Amino acid sequence: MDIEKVNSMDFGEFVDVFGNVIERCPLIAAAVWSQRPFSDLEDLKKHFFAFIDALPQSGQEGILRCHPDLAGSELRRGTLTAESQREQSAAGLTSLGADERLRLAELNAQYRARFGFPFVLAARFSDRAEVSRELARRLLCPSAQELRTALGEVKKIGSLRLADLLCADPAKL
Ligand SMILES: NC(=O)N[C@H]1NC(=O)NC1=O
Repeated sequence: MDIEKVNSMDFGEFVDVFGNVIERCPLIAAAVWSQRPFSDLEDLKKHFFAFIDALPQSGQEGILRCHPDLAGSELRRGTLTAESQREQSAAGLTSLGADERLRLAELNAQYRARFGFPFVLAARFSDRAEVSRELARRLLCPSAQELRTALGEVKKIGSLRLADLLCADPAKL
């Protein structure tokens, strides 16, 4: 899909196509549509990220809370979004043994109890061993730093999803 096609979309089509660039936050795509026309993919991405950056902390934490746990109950129940399913699958999280799944569930619960939002990581840049390692490491980080790190991961996930939609090379994003 090229940028002319993106710029020609009406509101409904745009939200249908870009509504899950930020996991389960179609409101962001709805707001970004008003900023068209976009000059290119980079410009489109900037508008998504500017919306996130302009939110108060409660809104930024709300975005994080829209993310399903990695290797969590939604994956087991098959209720993940198509994008999240693909990303968790790419990191090998769909084929964990019972022990690994339990350890991740425990770490996810500790993380959520400490920070008040779920652990977020761009799974496509990771494998299952790294997910556990990162989770254990980030559990010990100060809250303000962790919020920044987690939002950086949301942006990485969004960049990859946008690149998929526009068939771009993610390395150039
Ligand atoms: N919790 C979390 O990081 N979930 C996200 N990560 C990712 O790559 N896809 C997701 O849904």
